Amino acid sequence: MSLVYDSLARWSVAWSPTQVPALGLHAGSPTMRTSQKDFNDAVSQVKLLKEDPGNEVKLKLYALYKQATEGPCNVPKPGMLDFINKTKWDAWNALGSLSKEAARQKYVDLVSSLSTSSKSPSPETPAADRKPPEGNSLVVTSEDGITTIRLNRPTKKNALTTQMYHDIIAALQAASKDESTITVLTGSGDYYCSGNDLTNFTHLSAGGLEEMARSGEVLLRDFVDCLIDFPKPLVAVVNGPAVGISVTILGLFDVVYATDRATFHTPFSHLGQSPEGCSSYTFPKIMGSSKAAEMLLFGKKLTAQEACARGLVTEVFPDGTFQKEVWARLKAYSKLPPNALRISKQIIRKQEKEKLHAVNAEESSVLRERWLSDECMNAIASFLSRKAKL
Ligand SMILES: CCCC/C=C/CC(=O)SCCNC(=O)CCNC(=O)[C@H](O)C(C)(C)COP(=O)(O)OP(=O)(O)OC[C@H]1O[C@@H](n2cnc3c(N)ncnc32)[C@H](O)[C@@H]1OP(=O)(O)O
Repeated sequence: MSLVYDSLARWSVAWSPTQVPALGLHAGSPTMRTSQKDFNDAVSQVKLLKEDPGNEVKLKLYALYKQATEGPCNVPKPGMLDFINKTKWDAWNALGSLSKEAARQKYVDLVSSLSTSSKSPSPETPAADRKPPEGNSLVVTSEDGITTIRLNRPTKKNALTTQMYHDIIAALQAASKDESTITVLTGSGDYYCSGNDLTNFTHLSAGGLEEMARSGEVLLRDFVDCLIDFPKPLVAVVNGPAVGISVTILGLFDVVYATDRATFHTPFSHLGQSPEGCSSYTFPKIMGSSKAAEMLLFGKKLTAQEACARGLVTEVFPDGTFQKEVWARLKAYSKLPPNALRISKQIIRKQEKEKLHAVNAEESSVLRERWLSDECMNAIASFLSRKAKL
């Protein structure tokens, strides 16, 4: 669970009615009394919500609560790197001179809308309409000669947490030694992967930002090294849009199958970051330097067909038949002699393995610097405060 999530969740816990300070209302007016009672009831109701309302709503609740109880924002703005408190401050400050009464009313209305929408689905609700539970973020299965590593955070568009990078490394190491012939990376839900989880940047240890950047560099290098060295055919089954590192590493896969709903997007400049996953080397090689620059410098988003025309994707399938066609194909390929596949892959990869490792080390080191830059910090703060989407 991310720091932002934890922190926002804690705010709602902190809103226990017993801990809420006096509201400073004039108890004489019946309208005010009703309004204060409604407000207090709403504060209690927040704790009883069955579903997490998400960070955006929690931020609104936080801001309205502060405005209703303390009036317009009256505390100094936290520093740029204090992501969480700055995000909270921004939300409160954005309410300007809204009166305490109006804030209280908006708070009550918001909680009331949440209570209605978070009622349990009726038994008639089709299973397909319900979001899958957020359980294990990575699911690894092995069947029919295929080991499948599935990114499984559909409500976060399969964004990669620090733990997931570690888990993928472990899964790839296990797959390289298991009985399977082919290894597949895919995603659950409507996205393939939205890239690095941007809340990873908020998990600061005692070593602060420098330590976060240093450990990020090591993790990135280990993760990509593992893909460079993977000894069996590695296939990406791109089941939806792909962003950031999930796109760049495709240059290290042997085969990439995509649904026609997929898009491919590397918004590094928008994020004040720089290319990774060996893409500074593989992309120009795959699609030519000017097409690669359009993606890696300017963040041009490609459709699946465009990515296929540029050689990043092997084949595009209609979304309706994507899973059926791709898995049938992979099952057939998994019957091929595993040693022949291994040896052939080894010969192909051998030619440039050393180069790839050198590129990976350099990209990781450059990114470490980028993560400490104002450009990057501002972009992440902007995403976390929901001002920017890519
Ligand atoms: C150690 C190795 C480091 C390697 C470095 C790699 C660099 C990269 O990968 S750069 C790319 C980073 N990714 C992004 O910048 C994508 C950011 N996300 C978005 O722009 C949008 O979320 C989206 C376009 C992917 C999807 O937009 P959509 O409107 O359909 O859905 P949302 O409501 O935005 O998303 C649902 C939910 O998921 C959370 N989320 C999505 N992507 C990320 C992410 N990359 N990091 C953290 N959280 C993400 C989003 O905040 C929503 O959460 P809430 O429901 O709690 O609000």
